[in-house]
Amino acid sequence: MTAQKLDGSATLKAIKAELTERVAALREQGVVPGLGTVLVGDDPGSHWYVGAKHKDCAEIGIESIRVDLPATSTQAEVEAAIDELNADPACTGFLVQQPTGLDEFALLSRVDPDKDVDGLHPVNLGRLVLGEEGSLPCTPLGCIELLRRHGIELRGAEVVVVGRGLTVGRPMGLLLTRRSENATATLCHTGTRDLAAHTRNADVVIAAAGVPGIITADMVKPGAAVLDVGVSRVDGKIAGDVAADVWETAGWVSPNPGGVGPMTRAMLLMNVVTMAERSLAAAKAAAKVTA
Ligand SMILES: Nc1nc(=O)c2c([nH]1)NC[C@@H]1CN(c3ccc(C(=O)N[C@@H](CCC(=O)O)C(=O)O)cc3)C=[N+]21
Repeated sequence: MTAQKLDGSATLKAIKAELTERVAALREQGVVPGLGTVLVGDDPGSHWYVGAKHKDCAEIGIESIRVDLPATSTQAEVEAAIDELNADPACTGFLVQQPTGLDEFALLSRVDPDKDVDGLHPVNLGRLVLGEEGSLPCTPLGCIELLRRHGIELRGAEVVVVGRGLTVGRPMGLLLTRRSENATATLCHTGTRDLAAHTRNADVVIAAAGVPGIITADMVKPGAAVLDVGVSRVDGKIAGDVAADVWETAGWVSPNPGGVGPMTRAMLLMNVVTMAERSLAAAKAAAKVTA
Protein backbone atom coordinates (compact mmCIF):
# COMPACT_ATOMS: atom_id res chain seq x y z
CA MET A 1 0.00 0.00 0.00
CA THR A 2 1.21 3.47 -0.72
CA ALA A 3 -0.19 6.68 0.69
CA GLN A 4 -2.08 9.23 -1.36
CA LYS A 5 -0.40 12.56 -1.88
CA LEU A 6 -1.58 15.71 -0.07
CA ASP A 7 -0.74 17.88 -3.03
CA GLY A 8 0.20 21.38 -1.88
CA SER A 9 1.37 22.57 -5.30
CA ALA A 10 -1.94 21.69 -6.96
CA THR A 11 -3.88 23.20 -4.07
CA LEU A 12 -1.89 26.45 -4.32
CA LYS A 13 -2.88 26.61 -7.99
CA ALA A 14 -6.56 26.09 -7.17
CA ILE A 15 -6.47 28.73 -4.43
CA LYS A 16 -4.75 31.20 -6.76
CA ALA A 17 -7.58 30.78 -9.26
CA GLU A 18 -10.14 31.57 -6.53
CA LEU A 19 -8.16 34.54 -5.25
CA THR A 20 -7.73 35.98 -8.76
CA GLU A 21 -11.51 36.52 -8.83
CA ARG A 22 -11.59 38.07 -5.36
CA VAL A 23 -8.75 40.45 -6.30
CA ALA A 24 -10.55 41.42 -9.52
CA ALA A 25 -13.71 42.21 -7.51
CA LEU A 26 -11.67 44.39 -5.13
CA ARG A 27 -10.03 46.24 -8.02
CA GLU A 28 -13.45 46.90 -9.55
CA GLN A 29 -14.33 48.67 -6.32
CA GLY A 30 -11.14 50.72 -6.39
CA VAL A 31 -9.13 48.66 -3.90
CA VAL A 32 -5.71 47.44 -5.07
CA PRO A 33 -4.22 44.92 -2.62
CA GLY A 34 -0.46 45.25 -2.06
CA LEU A 35 1.97 42.90 -0.27
CA GLY A 36 5.16 44.28 1.24
CA THR A 37 8.23 42.29 2.22
CA VAL A 38 11.28 43.30 4.21
CA LEU A 39 14.28 41.09 3.55
CA VAL A 40 17.58 41.55 5.37
CA GLY A 41 20.83 40.04 4.10
CA ASP A 42 21.57 37.51 1.39
CA ASP A 43 20.48 34.11 2.68
CA PRO A 44 19.64 32.20 -0.55
CA GLY A 45 16.67 30.38 1.00
CA SER A 46 15.09 33.64 2.19
CA HIS A 47 15.65 35.23 -1.22
CA TRP A 48 13.92 32.32 -2.89
CA TYR A 49 10.90 32.48 -0.54
CA VAL A 50 10.49 36.24 -0.96
CA GLY A 51 10.87 35.99 -4.75
CA ALA A 52 8.27 33.21 -4.86
CA LYS A 53 5.83 35.29 -2.81
CA HIS A 54 6.09 38.26 -5.17
CA LYS A 55 5.73 36.03 -8.24
CA ASP A 56 2.57 34.55 -6.68
CA CYS A 57 1.23 38.08 -6.11
CA ALA A 58 1.89 39.17 -9.68
CA GLU A 59 -0.01 36.13 -10.97
CA ILE A 60 -3.20 36.98 -9.12
CA GLY A 61 -3.17 40.79 -9.37
CA ILE A 62 -1.68 41.76 -6.00
CA GLU A 63 0.88 44.59 -6.17
CA SER A 64 4.33 44.09 -4.62
CA ILE A 65 6.39 46.40 -2.45
CA ARG A 66 9.77 44.78 -1.99
CA VAL A 67 12.31 46.21 0.45
CA ASP A 68 15.70 44.45 0.40
CA LEU A 69 18.23 45.62 2.96
CA PRO A 70 21.93 44.75 3.29
CA ALA A 71 23.13 42.19 5.85
CA THR A 72 24.88 45.04 7.68
CA SER A 73 21.56 46.81 8.45
CA THR A 74 21.04 47.91 12.02
CA GLN A 75 17.93 47.32 14.10
CA ALA A 76 17.01 51.00 13.67
CA GLU A 77 17.32 50.81 9.88
CA VAL A 78 15.01 47.80 9.66
CA GLU A 79 12.59 49.45 12.06
CA ALA A 80 12.53 52.53 9.82
CA ALA A 81 11.59 50.31 6.85
CA ILE A 82 8.77 48.81 8.95
CA ASP A 83 7.52 52.27 9.91
CA GLU A 84 7.39 53.24 6.26
CA LEU A 85 5.29 50.20 5.28
CA ASN A 86 3.01 50.76 8.29
CA ALA A 87 2.31 54.24 6.92
CA ASP A 88 2.11 53.31 3.22
CA PRO A 89 -1.54 53.23 2.06
CA ALA A 90 -0.53 51.11 -0.97
CA CYS A 91 0.60 48.35 1.41
CA THR A 92 -2.32 46.17 2.56
CA GLY A 93 0.00 44.03 4.65
CA PHE A 94 3.63 42.98 4.88
CA LEU A 95 6.06 40.59 6.48
CA VAL A 96 9.60 40.75 7.76
CA GLN A 97 11.29 37.65 6.40
CA GLN A 98 12.94 35.67 9.18
CA PRO A 99 15.68 35.18 10.14
CA THR A 100 17.15 38.68 10.11
CA GLY A 101 19.92 38.25 12.68
CA LEU A 102 18.35 41.13 14.66
CA ASP A 103 15.91 41.31 17.58
CA GLU A 104 12.99 39.65 15.80
CA PHE A 105 10.50 40.07 18.60
CA ALA A 106 11.09 43.83 18.53
CA LEU A 107 10.72 43.91 14.72
CA LEU A 108 7.56 41.82 14.75
CA SER A 109 6.05 43.93 17.52
CA ARG A 110 6.67 47.08 15.49
CA VAL A 111 4.49 45.91 12.58
CA ASP A 112 0.94 47.34 12.66
CA PRO A 113 -1.07 44.29 13.84
CA ASP A 114 -3.65 45.04 11.15
CA LYS A 115 -0.91 44.83 8.49
CA ASP A 116 0.61 41.62 9.87
CA VAL A 117 0.04 39.17 6.97
CA ASP A 118 2.08 36.48 8.74
CA GLY A 119 -0.29 36.44 11.73
CA LEU A 120 2.69 36.29 14.06
CA HIS A 121 2.42 39.68 15.80
CA PRO A 122 1.86 39.26 19.57
CA VAL A 123 -1.50 41.02 19.26
CA ASN A 124 -2.65 38.56 16.59
CA LEU A 125 -1.43 35.57 18.58
CA GLY A 126 -3.38 37.04 21.52
CA ARG A 127 -6.47 37.42 19.34
CA LEU A 128 -6.09 33.76 18.33
CA VAL A 129 -5.99 32.70 21.99
CA LEU A 130 -9.05 34.86 22.72
CA GLY A 131 -10.99 33.73 19.63
CA GLU A 132 -11.16 37.28 18.24
CA GLU A 133 -10.90 38.12 14.54
CA GLY A 134 -7.35 38.79 13.38
CA SER A 135 -4.81 37.53 10.86
CA LEU A 136 -3.79 33.92 11.36
CA PRO A 137 -0.36 32.28 10.95
CA CYS A 138 0.16 31.03 7.39
CA THR A 139 1.84 27.65 7.86
CA PRO A 140 -0.61 26.21 10.43
CA LEU A 141 -3.50 27.63 8.42
CA GLY A 142 -2.04 25.98 5.30
CA CYS A 143 -1.91 22.60 7.05
CA ILE A 144 -5.59 22.81 7.96
CA GLU A 145 -6.59 23.97 4.47
CA LEU A 146 -4.56 21.16 2.85
CA LEU A 147 -6.39 18.56 4.94
CA ARG A 148 -9.79 20.15 4.35
CA ARG A 149 -9.35 20.28 0.58
CA HIS A 150 -8.45 16.57 0.51
CA GLY A 151 -11.57 15.65 2.46
CA ILE A 152 -9.78 14.68 5.67
CA GLU A 153 -12.05 15.20 8.66
CA LEU A 154 -10.62 17.11 11.60
CA ARG A 155 -13.75 17.19 13.75
CA GLY A 156 -13.14 14.78 16.63
CA ALA A 157 -9.84 13.64 15.14
CA GLU A 158 -6.80 12.92 17.28
CA VAL A 159 -4.09 15.23 15.95
CA VAL A 160 -0.53 15.01 17.19
CA VAL A 161 1.66 18.03 16.49
CA VAL A 162 5.39 17.43 16.82
CA GLY A 163 7.20 20.66 17.65
CA ARG A 164 6.25 23.71 19.71
CA GLY A 165 7.88 26.43 17.62
CA LEU A 166 6.23 29.84 17.54
CA THR A 167 5.52 29.87 13.80
CA VAL A 168 4.00 26.38 13.52
CA GLY A 169 3.55 24.02 16.46
CA ARG A 170 2.33 26.40 19.13
CA PRO A 171 -0.30 28.25 17.03
CA MET A 172 -1.24 24.94 15.34
CA GLY A 173 -2.59 23.61 18.63
CA LEU A 174 -4.65 26.77 19.10
CA LEU A 175 -6.13 26.60 15.58
CA LEU A 176 -6.98 22.90 15.79
CA THR A 177 -8.91 23.29 19.04
CA ARG A 178 -11.13 26.14 17.81
CA ARG A 179 -14.81 25.17 17.66
CA SER A 180 -14.69 25.41 13.89
CA GLU A 181 -12.03 22.68 13.76
CA ASN A 182 -12.97 20.72 16.91
CA ALA A 183 -9.94 18.43 16.76
CA THR A 184 -8.23 17.05 19.84
CA ALA A 185 -4.67 18.35 19.74
CA THR A 186 -1.63 16.91 21.48
CA LEU A 187 1.48 19.06 21.34
CA CYS A 188 4.67 16.96 21.53
CA HIS A 189 8.18 18.38 21.87
CA THR A 190 11.72 17.46 22.94
CA GLY A 191 10.50 16.89 26.49
CA THR A 192 7.93 14.29 25.40
CA ARG A 193 8.75 10.96 27.08
CA ASP A 194 7.41 8.57 24.43
CA LEU A 195 6.80 10.33 21.11
CA ALA A 196 5.92 7.14 19.20
CA ALA A 197 3.19 6.25 21.72
CA HIS A 198 1.50 9.55 20.88
CA THR A 199 1.96 9.51 17.11
CA ARG A 200 0.78 5.87 16.82
CA ASN A 201 -2.53 6.91 18.28
CA ALA A 202 -3.02 9.85 15.90
CA ASP A 203 -5.40 10.17 12.96
CA VAL A 204 -3.30 13.13 11.81
CA VAL A 205 0.40 13.74 12.51
CA ILE A 206 1.79 17.22 11.88
CA ALA A 207 5.56 16.96 11.87
CA ALA A 208 7.08 20.37 12.56
CA ALA A 209 10.16 19.50 14.59
CA GLY A 210 12.79 20.42 12.03
CA VAL A 211 14.55 17.10 12.61
CA PRO A 212 15.07 15.20 9.33
CA GLY A 213 13.27 11.84 9.28
CA ILE A 214 12.07 12.00 12.90
CA ILE A 215 8.74 10.39 11.91
CA THR A 216 9.21 6.80 10.72
CA ALA A 217 6.72 4.18 9.49
CA ASP A 218 6.54 2.33 12.81
CA MET A 219 5.35 5.53 14.49
CA VAL A 220 2.31 5.97 12.23
CA LYS A 221 -1.13 4.35 12.51
CA PRO A 222 -2.09 2.63 9.23
CA GLY A 223 -4.20 5.00 7.15
CA ALA A 224 -3.30 8.15 9.09
CA ALA A 225 -2.60 11.50 7.41
CA VAL A 226 0.96 12.79 7.88
CA LEU A 227 1.96 16.37 7.13
CA ASP A 228 5.64 17.10 6.64
CA VAL A 229 6.31 20.68 7.74
CA GLY A 230 10.02 20.41 8.56
CA VAL A 231 12.48 22.13 6.27
CA SER A 232 16.11 21.15 6.82
CA ARG A 233 18.92 21.13 4.30
CA VAL A 234 20.91 17.92 3.90
CA ASP A 235 23.56 17.98 1.14
CA GLY A 236 21.86 21.03 -0.36
CA LYS A 237 18.51 19.26 -0.71
CA ILE A 238 15.34 19.76 1.33
CA ALA A 239 14.99 17.10 4.01
CA GLY A 240 11.62 16.91 5.75
CA ASP A 241 10.67 15.48 9.14
CA VAL A 242 8.95 12.47 7.55
CA ALA A 243 11.00 9.40 6.57
CA ALA A 244 10.37 7.84 3.15
CA ASP A 245 9.00 4.58 4.62
CA VAL A 246 5.99 6.45 6.09
CA TRP A 247 4.42 6.32 2.60
CA GLU A 248 4.02 2.53 3.11
CA THR A 249 1.95 2.90 6.30
CA ALA A 250 0.12 6.22 6.10
CA GLY A 251 -3.09 6.81 4.15
CA TRP A 252 -2.05 10.35 3.18
CA VAL A 253 1.31 12.12 3.16
CA SER A 254 2.25 15.67 2.17
CA PRO A 255 5.42 15.57 0.05
CA ASN A 256 8.26 17.93 0.86
CA PRO A 257 8.82 19.92 -1.29
CA GLY A 258 5.38 20.25 -2.86
CA GLY A 259 3.27 20.04 0.29
CA VAL A 260 3.11 22.51 3.15
CA GLY A 261 5.56 25.03 1.58
CA PRO A 262 3.23 26.03 -1.28
CA MET A 263 0.31 26.05 1.19
CA THR A 264 2.14 28.61 3.33
CA ARG A 265 2.35 30.84 0.27
CA ALA A 266 -1.33 30.22 -0.53
CA MET A 267 -2.38 31.32 2.96
CA LEU A 268 -0.19 34.42 2.76
CA LEU A 269 -2.03 35.42 -0.42
CA MET A 270 -5.36 34.63 1.20
CA ASN A 271 -4.46 36.77 4.22
CA VAL A 272 -3.62 39.74 1.97
CA VAL A 273 -6.90 39.45 0.08
CA THR A 274 -8.94 38.94 3.26
CA MET A 275 -7.32 42.01 4.86
CA ALA A 276 -8.10 44.13 1.80
CA GLU A 277 -11.71 42.89 1.85
CA ARG A 278 -12.02 43.69 5.54
CA SER A 279 -10.75 47.23 5.14
CA LEU A 280 -13.13 47.79 2.22
CA ALA A 281 -16.04 46.53 4.34
CA ALA A 282 -14.96 48.79 7.21
CA ALA A 283 -14.73 51.79 4.87
CA LYS A 284 -18.22 51.07 3.51
CA ALA A 285 -19.65 50.74 7.03
CA ALA A 286 -18.03 54.04 8.04
CA ALA A 287 -19.43 55.76 4.92
CA LYS A 288 -22.92 54.54 5.83
CA VAL A 289 -22.64 55.97 9.34
CA THR A 290 -21.67 59.43 8.07
CA ALA A 291 -24.19 59.40 5.18
N1 LIG B 1 8.32 36.21 8.23
C1 LIG B 1 8.42 35.05 7.61
N2 LIG B 1 7.34 34.52 7.00
C2 LIG B 1 7.42 33.29 6.36
O1 LIG B 1 6.42 32.81 5.81
C3 LIG B 1 8.68 32.61 6.33
C4 LIG B 1 9.77 33.22 6.98
N3 LIG B 1 9.60 34.41 7.62
N4 LIG B 1 10.98 32.64 6.98
C5 LIG B 1 11.23 31.39 6.29
C6 LIG B 1 9.99 30.54 6.16
C7 LIG B 1 10.04 29.46 5.11
N5 LIG B 1 8.89 29.70 4.23
C8 LIG B 1 8.62 28.92 3.10
C9 LIG B 1 7.72 29.32 2.15
C10 LIG B 1 7.49 28.59 1.00
C11 LIG B 1 8.15 27.41 0.77
C12 LIG B 1 7.92 26.67 -0.50
O2 LIG B 1 7.00 26.98 -1.22
N6 LIG B 1 8.74 25.68 -0.85
C13 LIG B 1 8.60 24.91 -2.07
C14 LIG B 1 9.91 24.66 -2.80
C15 LIG B 1 11.15 24.70 -1.97
C16 LIG B 1 12.43 24.48 -2.76
O3 LIG B 1 12.45 23.62 -3.66
O4 LIG B 1 13.44 25.15 -2.41
C17 LIG B 1 7.95 23.57 -1.76
O5 LIG B 1 7.90 23.19 -0.58
O6 LIG B 1 7.47 22.93 -2.68
C18 LIG B 1 9.04 26.97 1.71
C19 LIG B 1 9.26 27.71 2.87
C20 LIG B 1 8.27 30.82 4.62
N7 LIG B 1 8.85 31.37 5.71
